[in-house]
Amino acid sequence: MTDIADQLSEAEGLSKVEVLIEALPYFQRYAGRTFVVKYGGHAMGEPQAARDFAEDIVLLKAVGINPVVVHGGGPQIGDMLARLGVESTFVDGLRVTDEATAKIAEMVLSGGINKELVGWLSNAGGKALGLSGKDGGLVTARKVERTTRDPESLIESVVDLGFVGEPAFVDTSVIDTAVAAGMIPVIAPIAGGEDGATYNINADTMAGAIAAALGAARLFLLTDVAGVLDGQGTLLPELNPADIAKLSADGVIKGGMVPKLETCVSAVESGCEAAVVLDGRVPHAMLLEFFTARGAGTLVRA
Ligand SMILES: Nc1ncnc2c1ncn2[C@@H]1O[C@H](COP(=O)(O)OP(=O)(O)O)[C@@H](O)[C@H]1O
Ligand SMILES: CC(=O)N[C@@H](CCC(=O)OP(=O)(O)O)C(=O)O
Repeated sequence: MTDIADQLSEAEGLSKVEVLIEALPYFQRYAGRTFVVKYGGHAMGEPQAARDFAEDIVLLKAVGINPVVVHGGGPQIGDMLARLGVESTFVDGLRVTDEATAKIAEMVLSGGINKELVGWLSNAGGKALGLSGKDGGLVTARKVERTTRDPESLIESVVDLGFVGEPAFVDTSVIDTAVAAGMIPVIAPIAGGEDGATYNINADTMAGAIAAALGAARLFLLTDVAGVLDGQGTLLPELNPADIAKLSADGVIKGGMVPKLETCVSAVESGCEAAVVLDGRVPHAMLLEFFTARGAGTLVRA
């Protein structure tokens, strides 16, 4: 807590008391509201980064906000697949997932990263509850359908991504129960389908669907860039869905940022008040963004 206050006051040139007073209206406005925070695999660097992240989440809880964590782990799944000699390919940022890959993804996400995050949150003084989409029927997945068009013949064909899913249905009752008991839900992006199979879900997509279902006040997507950058590399502080469509059409938004911003748009158009893309590698980025006038990252609003 002292470290965070020091950092905030240093960043703003304010005393610790001024920092707390500046944050007071935010505490009051958002007490009892939900923040969904997606912690990406690239943002989980050094142990100190995980400790800082856990402190931010526990601080939100301490001031009356209900944080819900959804985590990724793409790089960590990649490392495990490489160790086991299993090849992995991506289509539009989604990992083509056969049955063996789905088992490994579940093991790394639900068994490994999820429990590590629960541990960091407990060490920071929080009561965290590790879940995946399977627990309490939180998320029911359906298979993702993707098609591709041959640039010459213009013939469309179906691409089979295997067990890659998207949330078809979200039942938030297990989250509501955990939050009512004072806990912080920590959710791995794995879910069962109506066919009984295990599906691997992109973590941004999972977080967006949960933020929309909860009517969250904020969806934070922590990644490895300062936010959405324009063609010159300058941070764009605020965007709406029309701006995002234009930046995508102009090719300014590419790669992993495309599905991330699609998630932001669909979340803010279906119940979440605003989404923020910000740099999870910056210590306490979320607190700087939320509780100071300075802001950080890119805010997306409908
Ligand atoms: N206009 C843009 N602004 C910022 N990042 C962009 C932009 N276009 C593409 N990107 C890329 O998107 C990446 C973030 O997406 P991704 O790697 O999928 O993140 P994560 O693993 O955290 O989900 C950035 O590291 C950057 O390389
Ligand atoms: C279908 C699909 O691509 N699932 C992702 C799930 C993890 C994830 O999204 O992690 P990051 O947020 O760290 O990228 C994967 O297998 O990598």
